[in-house]
Amino acid sequence: MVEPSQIGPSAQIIDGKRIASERANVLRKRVTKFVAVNGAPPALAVVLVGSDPASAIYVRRKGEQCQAVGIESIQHRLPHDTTEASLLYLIAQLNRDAGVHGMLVQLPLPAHIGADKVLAAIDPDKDVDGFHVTNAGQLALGKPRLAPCTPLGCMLLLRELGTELRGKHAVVIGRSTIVGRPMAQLLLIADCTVTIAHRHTTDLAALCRAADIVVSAVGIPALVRGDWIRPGAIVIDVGINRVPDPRSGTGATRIVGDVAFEEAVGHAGAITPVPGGVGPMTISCLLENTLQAAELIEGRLAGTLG
Ligand SMILES: Nc1nc2c(c(=O)[nH]1)N[C@@H](CN(C=O)c1ccc(C(=O)N[C@@H](CCC(=O)O)C(=O)O)cc1)CN2
Repeated sequence: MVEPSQIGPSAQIIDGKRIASERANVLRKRVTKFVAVNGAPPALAVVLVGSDPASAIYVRRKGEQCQAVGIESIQHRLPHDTTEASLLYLIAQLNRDAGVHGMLVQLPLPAHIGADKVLAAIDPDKDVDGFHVTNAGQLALGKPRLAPCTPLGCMLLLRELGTELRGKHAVVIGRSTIVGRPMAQLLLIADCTVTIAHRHTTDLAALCRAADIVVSAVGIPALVRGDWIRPGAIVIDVGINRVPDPRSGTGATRIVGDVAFEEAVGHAGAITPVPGGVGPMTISCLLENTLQAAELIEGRLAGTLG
């Protein structure tokens, strides 16, 4: 168990890849039970518009990991010039399809499609990304139903540490609707004192130095320096930034987080690496949200029919 007051020369590295893999083993058993009761597996529909290379990789992984735990994966790959109207039509079809329990539209969308309109069209009961205003509202009320996967994953990593969260000061850097805001809401539900920092925050370094927990989700490589981290604090790095890899000599790139990891590891009590920290937890939580949505939908249907 890591307490933020603990001072160590090198932090505990929080292994999201291992934790996600352990959770997949548990989930596989829950899915088997679901199939035994309902006669068919939970089904997740993923919609990808365009050919953004990173999005294509994430969507492929979502399909593979669904299959690995026994969830049915339905994937719709649409061309970049898909109109907003035809995307909304597909969403309406998936909303009506009783064989689909969860759905998501991979972000970012091409610029000519309004993401807010698209997310609002998804049935909140099938909104396994937790981005619909109804689910965002539930979370803001402190009564989460389906919550966004990346912040949920961060909370699971914090819980894995066994640290008491109540009363801790958490600084969340970034106020996106996908990560920063829901992250702050989940930390608040866990009784943390939460500060949300953003591009207009003055003296971010001083704010971070006062934090027991720092969560960074802004997409700026090495924004958070080692000496911003209070000794023993927990650092959750949500950033996924592709930068040139000077070691490759071939112009190849590598992925780094928002935190200067080599510096911060000497100050933090525990820290997530990038890659292999928060990232794998995002898909893990998506699978769990899909099972949760399927259980709610099928449970309600059984109640109606029986
Ligand atoms: N509809 C959604 N769109 C996007 C979401 C989302 O939750 N819903 N989140 C991100 C992308 N994403 C999942 O969709 C995602 C990002 C990163 C990872 C991951 O495992 N990252 C690895 C490293 C990256 C790599 O190897 O390429 C890691 O951190 O170890 C999984 C899922 C934006 N869009």
